[in-house]
Amino acid sequence: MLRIITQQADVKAELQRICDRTHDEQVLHKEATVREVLQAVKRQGDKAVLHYTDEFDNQILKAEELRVTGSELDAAYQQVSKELLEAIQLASRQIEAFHRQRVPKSWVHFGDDDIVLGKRYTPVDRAGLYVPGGRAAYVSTVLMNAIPAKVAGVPRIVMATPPGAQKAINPAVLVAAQEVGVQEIYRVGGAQAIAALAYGTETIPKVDVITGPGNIYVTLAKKLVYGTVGIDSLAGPSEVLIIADEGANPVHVATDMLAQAEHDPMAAAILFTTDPALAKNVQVAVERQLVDHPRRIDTEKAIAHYGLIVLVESLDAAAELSNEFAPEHLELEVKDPWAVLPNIRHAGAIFLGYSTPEAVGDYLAGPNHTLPTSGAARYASALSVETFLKHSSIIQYSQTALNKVAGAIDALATAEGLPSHADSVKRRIQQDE
Ligand SMILES: NC(=O)c1ccc[n+]([C@@H]2O[C@H](COP(=O)([O-])OP(=O)(O)OC[C@H]3O[C@@H](n4cnc5c(N)ncnc54)[C@H](O)[C@@H]3O)[C@@H](O)[C@H]2O)c1
Ligand SMILES: N[C@H](CO)Cc1c[nH]c[nH+]1
Ligand SMILES: [Zn+2]
Repeated sequence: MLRIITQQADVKAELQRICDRTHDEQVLHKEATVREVLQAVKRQGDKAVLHYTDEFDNQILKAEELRVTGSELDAAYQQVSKELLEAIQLASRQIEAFHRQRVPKSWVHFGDDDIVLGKRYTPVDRAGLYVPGGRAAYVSTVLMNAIPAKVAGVPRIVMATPPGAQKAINPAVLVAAQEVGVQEIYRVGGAQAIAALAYGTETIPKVDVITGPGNIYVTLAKKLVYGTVGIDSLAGPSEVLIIADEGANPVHVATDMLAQAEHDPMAAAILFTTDPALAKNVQVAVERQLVDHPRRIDTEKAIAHYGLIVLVESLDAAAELSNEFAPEHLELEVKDPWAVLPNIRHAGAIFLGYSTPEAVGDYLAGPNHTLPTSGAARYASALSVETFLKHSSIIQYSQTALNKVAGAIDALATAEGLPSHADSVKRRIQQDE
C-alpha cells in the first residue's frame, strides 16, 4: 500500500532514504559483485564476458556470437510493424531536432597585441552506448543515446545491450539502431557490458565515453569505471516526483507514478500534494491499477519500498522538498505550473501542467530521457550532444604580448617555487633582445 504521510512527520529523512537507495549499505554486496565482474573482464576479456552472460543473463554464447550479424540486422525490419517503424522515425526526427538546437561551436577571439584565445570542440573517437534490456526492450533509449552522439560527430559508435531468450536482441531495438546509423552492436548487458566497453576485450572495442541508463549493476559499474572512460551521468533506476494540487486527476497521477515504478523494483514514485482528498484518491487508484498490472510484482515492490505520498502545507513547501530530493523527473500537475517553476532548482526534466505526462518525454518530445537519478540532478544533467564533445583551449601570444606579461608570470612562478616556469618566459624575452 502506498503510504501517506504529513509534512510534520520526518519527511526529510524518508526522502533521503529513498534518494540514497542506490548507494546505501544494502547495495554494498551488489557493489562487490560489480567490482568482481570489472576485474575479471579487465583480466580475461571475452572469457569473463561470456561467463557472466551465462551467470546473469542465462545465455550461453560463443565469442563470435557477441556481435550482432548483418543478416540479423536485416531480418529485424521484417519483424516490426509499419506503425512501430513510423513511431521510431517520428521520435528520431523530434529528438534530432531538439539535439541540433544550440550545439556548442568552436570559437576564437582576436585580442590586443595579437593575442588569440578560443575553444575548439572535438568529438570523442569512440562512444559506447548502453541500451538496457533486462526487464523491458528500450527502443527509445537507442535513439536517446545515438542521436546526440551522431550530432556530435563521433566517428565510431558501438552499442551494447543484453541478450534475451535464445540470445536474441529485440528486433525493434535493432531497427531503431539502424534508423540512426548504428550498426556495431554487441549482445552483452549489465556490469560485464560496461567493463568490456571500458577496458576492451578481444571482440568488444574499448571506448572513450560510455553513455546510457541501466539498473543498479550498470550504474555501479559506470561509477567505478569513471576515469578510465568518461560517462554521461549516473542514470540509474527511474524516479518521478509529482507536485499536484486539487485540480489534478487522481487516476492520471496514479498512472504516472506507476509508469516509473514499473521500470524496476528500485524505481521511486513520490507525490507531494496540498489536497488530502487527492492524496487518498491517488492511493486508491494506485491499488486498483496494480490489481491487473502485467508487471505487478516488481511494480508493487517499487511502490512498497520507494513510493510515498506527502501531504504538504503549500506548493512553496513542495518545491523546497523537491529541491532536496532533486528528482530525475518532476511533474508539476498544478493549475499554474509556470508560477511554481521559478522555485525549482534541481530536477533532470520538468513536465508542466495536467496534460504533460512524463511518458511524452520518455518517447518523443525531443529532450533526452537519459537523466541523473538518486540525487545526481543536484550536479548533473541530461545526456546531450556535449556528453560526446570535449573542448581544447586555444592560446596564441605574440612577442609583444609575452613581453608585457613576463613580469607577472615571473612573480607568480617564483611564488609557486617553480623556477623553470619563470625561465620559460624570461628566456624568450632575452632571445628577442
Ligand atoms: N535514469 C534514466 O535515464 C533511465 C532511463 C531508462 C531506464 N532506466 C532504468 O534502467 C534500468 C533498466 O534495467 P533492466 O534491469 O531492465 O536492464 P539493464 O540492461 O539495465 O540490466 C540488465 C542486466 O543486469 C544484469 N544483472 C541482472 N541481475 C543481476 C545480478 N543479480 N547480478 C549481477 N548482474 C545482474 C544482467 O547482466 C542483465 O544483463 C531500470 O532501472 C530503469 O529504471 C533509467
Ligand atoms: N522513464 C525512463 C527514464 O527514467 C525512460 C524510458 C524509456 N522507455 C520508457 N521510459
Ligand atoms: Zn519511463
